[in-house]
Amino acid sequence: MENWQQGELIEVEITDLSDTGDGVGRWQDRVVFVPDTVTGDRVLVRLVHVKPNYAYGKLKQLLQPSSHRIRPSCIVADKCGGCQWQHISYEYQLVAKRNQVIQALERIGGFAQPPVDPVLVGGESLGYRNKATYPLSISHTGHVQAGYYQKGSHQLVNLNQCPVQDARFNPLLLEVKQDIEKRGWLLYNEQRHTGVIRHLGLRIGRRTGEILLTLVVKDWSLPGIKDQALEWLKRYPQLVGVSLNRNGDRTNAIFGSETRCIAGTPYLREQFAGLEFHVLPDTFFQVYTETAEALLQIIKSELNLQASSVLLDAYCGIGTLTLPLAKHVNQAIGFEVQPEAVEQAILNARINNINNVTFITGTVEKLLPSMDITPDVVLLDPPRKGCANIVMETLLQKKPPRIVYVSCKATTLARDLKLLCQDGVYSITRIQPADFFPQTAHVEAVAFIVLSQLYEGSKSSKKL
Ligand SMILES: C[S@@+](CC[C@H](N)C(=O)[O-])C[C@H]1O[C@@H](n2cnc3c(N)ncnc32)[C@H](O)[C@@H]1O
Repeated sequence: MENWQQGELIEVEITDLSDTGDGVGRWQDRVVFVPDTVTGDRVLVRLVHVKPNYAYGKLKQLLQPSSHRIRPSCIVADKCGGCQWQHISYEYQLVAKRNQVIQALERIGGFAQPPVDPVLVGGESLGYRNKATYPLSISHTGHVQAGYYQKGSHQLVNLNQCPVQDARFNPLLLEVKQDIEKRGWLLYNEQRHTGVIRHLGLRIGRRTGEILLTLVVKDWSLPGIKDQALEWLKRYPQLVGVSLNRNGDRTNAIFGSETRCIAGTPYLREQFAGLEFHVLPDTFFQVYTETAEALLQIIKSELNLQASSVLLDAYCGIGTLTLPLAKHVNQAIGFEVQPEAVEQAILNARINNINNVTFITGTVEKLLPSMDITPDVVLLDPPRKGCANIVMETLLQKKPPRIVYVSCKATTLARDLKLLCQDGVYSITRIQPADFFPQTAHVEAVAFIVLSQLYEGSKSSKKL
């Protein structure tokens, strides 16, 4: 077809949203993905990346806007790669996120009519993020910039405030850039692997207001950092600690493995689910505190835990879910690969006088098969890639009566649920999507899974 080539202009009606957030349309039986559009838009598109059956296009003109379109709250929404959905009404974002989960379960998991609830929202759709990590660069006028990369590039969009971040970061974001400039500290250049400062990290306890400031550096050579850190602590009463994290590798990963507290405390305090948590600059903590808490409430009421139960929280982080749930069971066990997170989880248990929890450092892949008991409830909260095969196989062999799978990627959740539900060993009772990342295409979902009654008798014995 003559128009199906790079650079051509075509007219498309957007009929869906992809799981990466692009609008999806059809042109003569071929699929076209168009960023910055939404279901219901009619658009003129320039084809930029063309394959025989599908293409990526760039929005050239909005011919007929969808009723789901809104004016973005962010003035750089059209450039910044941080959010994909600022132009979509929040109401429709939630509809699209639920559809994303349903479609993944149907297409990848093979589940017909999966029981997916409306998306859970814990609070506002703006100003919700408790953590920001901004890359830094020098502008063409020689000023230090911090922000997010432009869509599809490594060009920075400079920000002095970001509408999805907690607004208490704003004064620091502007002034810390100026201080870095005044000190003459060198910024990291990723092409040449030269310079020092790679990222500016800010983290806040939403309930306590305590803020941590972290500079991710290639090496420790920041002359005057101690004086500057003390000055920042004096200037910002909410700032409780300034740290350096060293990442000397050529990598896209933000944090390296070594963190040094320069002034103040190495952690911030946060109230979560009625407990006090100490949170470090680089350990995992859900970025939307209120939604995480609302989801925990649902997990708690759905599980209706028994005082005699044993709970395994695989992928437990600093114990954010383990510790509130531990109060309702006989024994809780947490597996976590990051030693700093385990240290912090143990400390968090101590701070809250929770004595029935054991945190173990290691991978779930190694620790789960060597467990000599079968927990009554297994909580899985893996990274986006989901659980390794060995984890699924071990669960199918041990047959814990209940599994709760907290997922940050619907496609890997669907893949893993398919394995657990094959041959009817497990079945899904409920899927609760939750919005931890408003204004973006990301969606979390929790699946509640029970062992089929047919297999209850054949459950692997306590001693394996
Ligand atoms: C999505 S986070 C969940 C943390 C915790 N459940 C929470 O809500 O705060 C996943 C955690 O799993 C850990 N992790 C990643 N791969 C792992 C593995 N193979 N074995 C054990 N832990 C792992 C990460 O370090 C991270 O803390």
